[in-house]
Amino acid sequence: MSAVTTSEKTVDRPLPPRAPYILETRDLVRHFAADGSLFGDKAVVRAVDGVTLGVRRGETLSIVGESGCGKSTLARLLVRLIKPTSGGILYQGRDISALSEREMRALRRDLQFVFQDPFSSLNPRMTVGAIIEEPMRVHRIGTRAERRRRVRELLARVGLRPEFADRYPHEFSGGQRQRIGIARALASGPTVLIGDEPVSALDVSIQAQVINLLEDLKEEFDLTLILIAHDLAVIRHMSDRVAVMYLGEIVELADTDALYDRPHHPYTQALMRAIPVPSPHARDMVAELTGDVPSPLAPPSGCRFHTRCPHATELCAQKKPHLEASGDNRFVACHHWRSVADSAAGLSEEPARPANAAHRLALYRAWTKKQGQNPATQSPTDQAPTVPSEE
Ligand SMILES: Nc1ncnc2c1ncn2[C@@H]1O[C@H](COP(=O)(O)OP(=O)(O)OP(=O)(O)O)[C@@H](O)[C@H]1O
Repeated sequence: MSAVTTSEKTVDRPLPPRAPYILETRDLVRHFAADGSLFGDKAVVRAVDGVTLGVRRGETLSIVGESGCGKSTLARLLVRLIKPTSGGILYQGRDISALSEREMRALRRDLQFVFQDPFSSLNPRMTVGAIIEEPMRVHRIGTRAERRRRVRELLARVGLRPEFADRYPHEFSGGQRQRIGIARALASGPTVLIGDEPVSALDVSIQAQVINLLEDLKEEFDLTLILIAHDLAVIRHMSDRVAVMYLGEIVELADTDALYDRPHHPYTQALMRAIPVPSPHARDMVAELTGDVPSPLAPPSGCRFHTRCPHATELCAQKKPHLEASGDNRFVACHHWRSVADSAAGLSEEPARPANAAHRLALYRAWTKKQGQNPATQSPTDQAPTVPSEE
């Protein structure tokens, strides 16, 4: 067990044993033709640019980074919603990177996706029951009666009334729609669930409810969970490991507690400092991450972060650092990680920053439990989408 200490309480989180990888990527690359490329211009967006990563069976791995760093593209590659430009994707040891759509169809049952936007990810013309049943129908799971029974079970399991199956998505609030999306993702009995910013479109109090739900479902359905997030605060308490992405590359990959306690990459440190803290000293904690992310059309030479890095030297502009093992089950891509890691000591000594983020979530968890809120007891019309905080 690992103990995550917040200023309020200690949350015990069992660490999974070092399970084998269920999903792996090998030097994975996905480039897109740049918008407005003219006359056969070869301009390419290097959305994912050489990612090698292993996801352990049963773990929760979060992928974080600023907008545009390639998180969603990597997520889509992992479940082969899109094809890589080059590199490998291995599911249970089998290379799925070049499989045709037809060959992928059977695997889609195992690899499911929860989208960021519950408002647009559900077909408005289908009933909730039909939406959740669809994956079972596509994969020919069960008889019609069995599928309908399963729809009602799944609705109850995600905290909604079984009779909601006959309603339409527009009748539900954002949090409820995300629960419907999760029920649909579970319908085919997946092994891996990828959530692409599954809570970022939701009101902050509802975020905690959906996060709690995902955590519970992960245990119950024996899932491997991959979460995409731009907010380090949201994913701390539920991730076993965190991968930090910058401009199409992974710059640090570590066990969650180690990453938050002593980030080794200057970019991870900057993201930590950018976690907003509701405190009178908040002005001291203004994000130190200055400048925009450079364009993935023309990433900087050498280390891609060197143009924004307070530790950058001449070497960083010239030579690309590769992801190297730094000891504590961690990988980091920085020429100067040893001295940078030492400079992180100040971060962990200031509990107000990362600890408060976890503390906030702990409070939300306590709050949702105290309210005894069970959306299954509320009708959809009680929950107008415009007042999601009442969910
Ligand atoms: N279909 C596409 N065609 C062209 N460029 C694309 C396409 N999809 C993504 N990109 C570009 O690839 C880069 C990475 O995008 P991606 O959506 O993966 O980043 P992200 O980290 O998930 O960002 P966000 O948090 O904003 O969703 C961006 O520059 C984006 O504009």
